[in-house]
Amino acid sequence: MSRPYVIDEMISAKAIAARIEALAKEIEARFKGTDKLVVVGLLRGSFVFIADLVRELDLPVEVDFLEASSYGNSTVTSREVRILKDLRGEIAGRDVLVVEDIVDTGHTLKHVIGLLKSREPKRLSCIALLDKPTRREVDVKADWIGFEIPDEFVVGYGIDYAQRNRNLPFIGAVRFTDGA
Ligand SMILES: O=P(O)(O)OC[C@H]1O[C@H](OP(=O)(O)OP(=O)(O)O)[C@H](O)[C@@H]1O
Ligand SMILES: Nc1nc2[nH]cnc2c(=O)[nH]1
Repeated sequence: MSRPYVIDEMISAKAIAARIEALAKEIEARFKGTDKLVVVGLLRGSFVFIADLVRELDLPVEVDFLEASSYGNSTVTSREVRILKDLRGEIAGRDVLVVEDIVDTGHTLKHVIGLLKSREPKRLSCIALLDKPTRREVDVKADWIGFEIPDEFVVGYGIDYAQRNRNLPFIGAVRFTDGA
């Protein structure tokens, strides 16, 4: 069950597009000459970000997805990361870029990095569109961050609250109106 709320725009669609263009150039420089970059989107929240990011990358890419979940319909993490869907392809000996929508407590990214490293990729890097460093509970850092944001529960651009608002073109902060 979700609580009543309104959404305040925090990062515009235009600002997101400009940042992705710049990040793509840095990623191209890092992986220049790769025979294949496996871009792994963490479902469900990264589906919009990965779609925009790969279209900016002038590299040979393969796209794969991993579904991890720890929030369910809540705004509070269970800290227990469940893998609901594994990769289709092999990553051993490959260059891999993990694409995450948001790093909050860090439990999800840390768990996923541990899992994928155990498969012995050649290089493994991570990019997160959003980072809330003040919320971190475990030591994990993405190689590239789109935007650092304050401790607000955000939605839009793929990110949900109770499975709603993933289709908003911008990032917005959820402001609860029930005073709870
Ligand atoms: O750093 P953390 O505290 O672990 O939080 C980050 C994770 O939380 C959200 O996933 P969620 O479990 O809501 O699944 P979803 O991507 O399917 O919406 C988000 O997409 C990140 O994967
Ligand atoms: N929707 C949403 N999911 C999250 N998971 C971790 N932080 C957040 C957040 O701010 N918004």
